Amino acid sequence: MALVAARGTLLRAGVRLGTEAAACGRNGTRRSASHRVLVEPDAAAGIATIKFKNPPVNSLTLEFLTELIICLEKLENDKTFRGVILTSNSPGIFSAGLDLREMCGKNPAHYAEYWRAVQELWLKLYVSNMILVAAINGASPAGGCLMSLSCDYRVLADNPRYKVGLNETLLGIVAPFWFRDTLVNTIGHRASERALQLGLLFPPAEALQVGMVDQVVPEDQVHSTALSVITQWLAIPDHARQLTKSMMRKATTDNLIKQREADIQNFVSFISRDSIQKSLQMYIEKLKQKKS
Ligand SMILES: CCCCC/C=C\CCCC/C=C/C(=O)SCCNC(=O)CCNC(=O)[C@H](O)C(C)(C)COP(=O)(O)OP(=O)(O)OC[C@H]1O[C@@H](n2cnc3c(N)ncnc32)[C@H](O)[C@@H]1OP(=O)(O)O
Repeated sequence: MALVAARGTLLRAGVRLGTEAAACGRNGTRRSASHRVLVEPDAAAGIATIKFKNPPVNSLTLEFLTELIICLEKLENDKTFRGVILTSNSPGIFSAGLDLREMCGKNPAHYAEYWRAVQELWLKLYVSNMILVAAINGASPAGGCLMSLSCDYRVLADNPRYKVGLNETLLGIVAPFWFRDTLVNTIGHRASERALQLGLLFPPAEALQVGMVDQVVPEDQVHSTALSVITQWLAIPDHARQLTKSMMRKATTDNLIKQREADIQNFVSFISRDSIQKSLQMYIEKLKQKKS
């Protein structure tokens, strides 16, 4: 059902499914027919590396989200792959989170389609049967941080510019309950309460201290560290690890699934408010001015 909806979006966006499918091939060579998601499969190791390639900042546009969802679904259904590393093809930015332009100046139907895709990506990541490791090689605010929080393990490059956190309040918007739950499940209630209200973006040492990431390593060791972590996790029998993961996480995803439509309606009415649109426009303007 979700895949059908995602494919509908891709077709409307003019992406050919035949070539998209090839992007997740498993013969060990890089396939880049998908525009925004590069997949480097290592079938022998049972590991694939997904590299985000949505310039300039890997923001989660509807097209990028859709390609990611389809890619994850294909890997999930291909028993060759038991582990996936998520990283950026552009070191410096892991992901700038939700695309601000998708949430600004559009109509309610667009907001609803966009939010469904955001939900779908989170659901795919959070309860994936595969071992997911985030190799965070750049800044990762808000939705970017949510993607890494949804993985099983996070390795962050040691660079003070690479901050991670859910900074929604700084934009005048509110992280929804399932962003909150994902954070609480990772760093606990009190730390989440503070981080969410203040919209904190943590530099590496603080991110490690609060538990937003599991390891901080020199920039050139992020991928190799992610690989060695995934190799350790691969040693655990899949069925036992998967059932355990499900036991830890399913209640959280069930909570969204049971109120998915209401959550979409909430988002649409919240984001459509004039005051919220103004806040977002001002934030976009601020990003522009920062440059000049
Ligand atoms: C009570 C009920 C609640 C229900 C739910 C309601 C509400 C919804 C909640 C929604 C949750 C939202 C989650 C999000 O993810 S919101 C997005 C948050 N993201 C950010 O705050 C990141 C903003 N960007 C930056 O901080 C920086 O760009 C950077 C990522 C650190 C990279 O810095 P730098 O390398 O210096 O690049 P620039 O700032 O110069 O940016 C280059 C161009 O990219 C554009 N940009 C940046 N971020 C985004 C984005 N998120 N979306 C779209 N576009 C983005 C930036 O404007 C520049 O564009 P330009 O070249 O045209 O000027």
